[in-house]
Amino acid sequence: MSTTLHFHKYQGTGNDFVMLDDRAETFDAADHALVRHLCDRRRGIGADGLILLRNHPEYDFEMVYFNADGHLGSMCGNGGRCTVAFARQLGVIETETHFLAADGPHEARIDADGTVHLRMQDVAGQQPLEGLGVFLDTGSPHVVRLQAAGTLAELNVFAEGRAIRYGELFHEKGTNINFVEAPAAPGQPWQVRTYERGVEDETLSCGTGVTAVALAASQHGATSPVHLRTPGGDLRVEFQTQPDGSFQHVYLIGPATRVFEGKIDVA
Ligand SMILES: N[C@H](CCC[C@H](N)C(=O)O)C(=O)O
Repeated sequence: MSTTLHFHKYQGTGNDFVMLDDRAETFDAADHALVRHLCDRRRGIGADGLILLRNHPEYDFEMVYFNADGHLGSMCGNGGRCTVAFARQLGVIETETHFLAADGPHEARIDADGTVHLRMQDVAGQQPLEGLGVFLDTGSPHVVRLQAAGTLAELNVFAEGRAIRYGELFHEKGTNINFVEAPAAPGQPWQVRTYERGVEDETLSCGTGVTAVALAASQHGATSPVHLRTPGGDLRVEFQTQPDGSFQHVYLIGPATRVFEGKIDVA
């Protein structure tokens, strides 16, 4: 028997998501094949990930995030902003919220122009990775690798990212990898391209990734707020550095846009 699923499509700086209002909890979160199908750009709707908005007794809502490979992911920053915008569209929240995601509670607020300020979890310091860069966990695991000036545009992010993601350091759990170019002049943004685990490709933007880049950039003299440019658009990250090298009051700030809604037949 085939059924019809009502969905919304959102994107945040080009990182795109199928959003489902699952307050009635009718979606089977263990159905990896269905999630994969809905995210398939040829046979399904097409997205980097899928998000369920569910009720939660202690929060305004719960965000359940899956990568395009059909498996539950860790935190998704762009998806988090989109879920906040979706919650407002549904009338679940107004302009401020407290919600639950895979890595714990988050606060967020939406400006009049639609910009979403999403508070991320506090971040423990960064770990150096010999010859590779640094590692940070911003709700999802991220390698940050600094590139020489003028080399980012031509970099083969798919091949280089894949080699690190499946390399001996990370192959079991994998990681996301952010390739970064420092600003050429003061006032210009840090440029970032990201290979995403779970999508297993370069995406146009990664929110937890640019958060990791901003925090790592603070070791190279960047101060909050840090402006970042991804192939999909610009984001801003604010934070406070603690004396022990950890980071608190971390905010990911940027757009979250509803693109369309529709119905899809599923087996
Ligand atoms: N695109 C997401 C990151 C998803 C993390 C995911 N790729 C994983 O490692 O589970 C973001 O905007 O933060």
